[in-house]
Parts: sequence; structure tokens; C-alpha cells
Amino acid sequence: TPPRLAAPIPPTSAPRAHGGVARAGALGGTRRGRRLAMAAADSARCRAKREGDGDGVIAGVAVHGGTGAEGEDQLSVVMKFGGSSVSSAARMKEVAGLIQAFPEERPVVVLSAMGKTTNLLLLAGEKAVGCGVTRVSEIEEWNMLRDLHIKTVDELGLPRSVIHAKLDELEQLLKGVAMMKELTLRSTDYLVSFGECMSTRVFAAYLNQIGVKARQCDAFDIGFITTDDFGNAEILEATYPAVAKRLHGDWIRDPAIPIVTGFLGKGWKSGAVTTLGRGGSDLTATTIGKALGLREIQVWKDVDGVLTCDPNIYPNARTVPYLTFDEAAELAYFGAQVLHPQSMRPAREGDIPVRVKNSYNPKAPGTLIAKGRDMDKVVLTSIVLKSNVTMLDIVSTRMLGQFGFLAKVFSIFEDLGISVDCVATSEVSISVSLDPSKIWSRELIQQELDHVVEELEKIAFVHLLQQRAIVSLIGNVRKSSLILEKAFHVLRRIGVNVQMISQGASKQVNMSLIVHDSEAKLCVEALHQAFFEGDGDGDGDDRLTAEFDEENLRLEL
Ligand SMILES: Nc1ncnc2c1ncn2[C@@H]1O[C@H](COP(=O)(O)OP(=O)(O)O)[C@@H](O)[C@H]1O
Ligand SMILES: N[C@@H](CC(=O)OP(=O)(O)O)C(=O)O
Repeated sequence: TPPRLAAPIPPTSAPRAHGGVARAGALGGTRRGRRLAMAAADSARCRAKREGDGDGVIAGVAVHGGTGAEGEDQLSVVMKFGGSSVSSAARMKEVAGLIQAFPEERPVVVLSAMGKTTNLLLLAGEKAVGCGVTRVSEIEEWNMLRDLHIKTVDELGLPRSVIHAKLDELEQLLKGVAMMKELTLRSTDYLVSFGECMSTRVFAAYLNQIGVKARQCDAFDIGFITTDDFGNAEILEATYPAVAKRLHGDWIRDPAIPIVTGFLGKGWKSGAVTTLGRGGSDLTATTIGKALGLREIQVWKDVDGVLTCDPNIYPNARTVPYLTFDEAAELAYFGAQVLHPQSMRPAREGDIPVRVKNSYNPKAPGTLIAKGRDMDKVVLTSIVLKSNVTMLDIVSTRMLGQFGFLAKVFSIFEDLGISVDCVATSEVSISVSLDPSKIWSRELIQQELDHVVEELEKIAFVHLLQQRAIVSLIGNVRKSSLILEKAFHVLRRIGVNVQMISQGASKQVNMSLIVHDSEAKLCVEALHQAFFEGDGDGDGDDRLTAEFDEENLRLEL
């Protein structure tokens, strides 16, 4: 029997029909635009109708197992498969099986590069800079990724011509880098784009071979328009109508499953290939979901959904069944690798539910991310750890009673293009944590830090504290005292001193505790046990979403 995707759906008050109408407005005033707008509005009406049908829908969220009321001329869901889901021929066959298991779906498929291809491309590029043209063919990472793609094509029974042109082009590019002895951000983006360009070509060819009509699409050719910030480009508004027009138009003209490259776009000024930041295929998926007003966005990973913490840090992590867009965004922003930090924005704006699923375990219900959920019993949702964080303590007595001091400090960060994560202030000092993880070169990080300290020292005393970690507690704002009380009880028990605290005042809560890197893993383990594993004695008395009540806490303390 095919795996069932539908999970129990949480109550939500989100009305769904108006989202489609708003999207329809965004599709523009041309005749074709109006037709697309009407199609989007129809789709919204279908969704509204399904909400009353009861099958797979509870209180306003459409899910699999619906009536299939959308017209045949509509693409219906996005299915995004990450690198781990398409890391080999066997995995690609499994993914093709998943697509075939839902013949009623008309998915847009988004793929990442196979396995660790992006990392291999980055390393190959770095080595090419220093190795000389004649030695490019000896670069280990280049050989690894070439062999992986050829082996995959062979094992899928495809002709090698599917991949040859791209591999040749890639080798030429590496030789070009070796000749120039430099790799700019722009050429790095072009280099890493080969990963997604190859995986989608291989997979589309395989689907066609097994009789599932598919069409390979390069995101930079179908309307993904971005800023020219190579390595971390932002998707521009014009992308939505352009992508909707292209994908919908192609589908109407000649229905075939689009297999779209994740992670990539086209810089609006340069016209060059850009990338959306590491893990950016999630963002590609949600952008397509919003552009077409689809019913659901599925992101298929190698874990059973969003978990209560990173399973690599603490293997007892549990699946979080439901999340709001805000919780998911906060979690991603504070370092949970499972979702791209920007990816929730289009889903939230389009009000399209996102389902995080495991391609290795499709029967697991996964995590459903939607606009609202019943927060009454929720205390803590997830613990996120961000390591290798730098803290700056900026002290100045001139701050006392002064205005404009904070502005001066932050304008220095702005001028140097440095992003600040957490902030805490007292009368005479500001503590901030900086996130260097988006910058790929280590040398640059140190240079940048030196520079920012130098600038800040012109107006204050500065202490640079490195090897710190942010432990973020994502949970229910209305239970913040309970969360803090319990968290500090745990941290005191294990003898950890918190060096800085920062708490947001938004709908959801993110309490960030800064500790020394060397203690961070221990903190996550102890906090996880206390919040998610019952009474903390590890006896398996698990309460999935840490739905403790105050009474319970009192007993424990
Ligand atoms: N809170 C979390 N929940 C789930 N996975 C997490 C979490 N934090 C970190 N991870 C890691 O994220 C990985 C999945 O994200 P990613 O590697 O980007 O997937 P993909 O490449 O399949 O898109 C998991 O294998 C897991 O190791
Ligand atoms: N391949 C890119 C983009 C991406 O989204 O990958 P994944 O889905 O495997 O995290 C990366 O490694 O960053």
C-alpha cells in the first residue's frame, strides 16, 4: 500500500479562501495575468470547498486525501527533496516511487544537489585556485562528484549523455578558475549551481524513462529573479508572477512534472546565476508554493520532521507534530539546519501549509507547519543550538543618559555588513552576539572581527568573547516564566553559568541563553531531558511537546 501522508491536523483559525484572492491580485493586470489570477482564485475556492468536505481537513487546513476538487489544469503541491533524499541512484528510485504513489497529485518537484555535492564543489573550487590548470583532473573532490554522477546515471540505466555536457562544462570551469587563480563570489555561485543542474537533469531523465512525463527546469530560466548578493541572494517580488506564469503556462501547453533546481536564481542586474544561501532549496519550494497558490508544500528530508533538537547533538530528539510559521522561522533563524531561515516567509504570506517529511520513512506523519495552532498546552517546542558564536561586550560610561549611542554602535555593524543575533543592554554596556556562519571563508571572519573591534574602540571599551554558543528555547510566550524557571533550575543543577540572556517580545517566544561552547551540548541534553523526557530521569516517560503544567513543575522543583 502506498504510504499515507496525512497527519492529524491541529485546530487552526486560519481562513484559507482569501489567501488565494490576494495571490490572484499579485499576478498582474495582463489578460494572461488575469487568467492566472482567476485560476488562483478558483484554486482558493476549491480549497474553501474542501474545507467543508471533512476528508483530511479539520478546521481550515487542506491536506492529502482531499476530494481532488482542483481542475486537471492545476499543479497542486510542491515536493522538495533535499540532498540526502537524492544522494544515489537507489534514493532517486525511492523518490520516484514516492511521486508515483500519489498519481492524483500534480506536483512541482524541487531538487537539491545529490548528497554532499555542494560541499564537494566548494572544495574543488578552492583547490582549483591553487593547483594549476594541468592538475585540475587530480582534484579529489572533482573526481568524487564526477564519479558519483556517472555511477548514478549508469545505475539508473540512463545514457551518459544526460550528464556529459554538464560535467564537461564543470571541468572547463575548474580549469578556468585554476588559470585565473581566483574564485569570486559570482563564480562560486556559478560553480555550485552545477550540483542542482545535474541532479535535476538525471532525475527528470529517469522519470521519463519509467513513463512519468517530466520536464527539467533551471530556476534561473523560469523566473527566479534575485538580488545580486552572490552566496546569499534574496528573491525579488517579480519572481512570483514570473514563476507562476511559466510553470502554469508550460503545464497547460504540455503537462509534464516540472523538476526544478532548488537553491538557484538569476541576479536582476548581473543576469548571472545566484544562490539563496546554504539549504536554499527549501526557499525555492515555498516560493513556488506561494507563486502558484498551491495546496501544500512538502519538504522531504532524512529525519521524521522538525525535531525537538538537533539529533546530531542529542539523539533522543522527538518529532514536533505541529508548528506555526512563526515558530518554524524562529527555529530556522536560530540555527536549526532543518529549514532555511527565509523559507517560511513565502509560505506564511501565501498561507500555504508546509509539511516536513522523511523520504526514508514516508509513513511517519512528519511536522505540519501552518498559520495557527492551539498553543494552550504548549510550553516548549524545540531547543536550538548555534555554536561558534562571537560575543562583543561594549562598555561606555558615555552611554549613561545619552541618546544616540546605540545608533552609533549599530551603524558600525551596518557599515561593515555584520549581522547581529542577540542584544542585551544595561545602563553602561551593550552585549551582542554576532553570527559568522553565513560567511564561508574563515580568514575573512577574523579580519571582519578585527575591523569591527577597531571601529567600536573609537567610542567604547570592547571585549571580544569567542567560542560561545546560543541555546535558543522556542516556545509559548504565555509560559515564558515557567520556561525560564525550569531552564535555570536545570542549568544551575548542571553547574552552567549563563553569560547573556535575550528574549523576544513577539507572539511566539525565543529565549536565547548564551553559554560557553564547551558547555553547550551538555545544556541541550539536560534541557531536553527536563522539558521533553518527563521527569528528567531518562525513564522514557516522554511528553512529546513538553506539555507540562505549572503544578508539574512545582512538584519537580
Ligand atoms: N531541530 C531539528 N529537527 C530536525 N533536523 C534537524 C534539526 N536540527 C538539525 N537538524 C539536521 O537537519 C538535517 C536535515 O536538514 P538538511 O540537511 O538541510 O536536509 P535536506 O538536505 O534533506 O534538505 C537532519 O538530518 C538533522 O541532522
Ligand atoms: N545544495 C544546496 C542547497 C540545498 O538546499 O541543499 P539541501 O536541501 O540538501 O539542504 C546546499 O547544500 O546548501
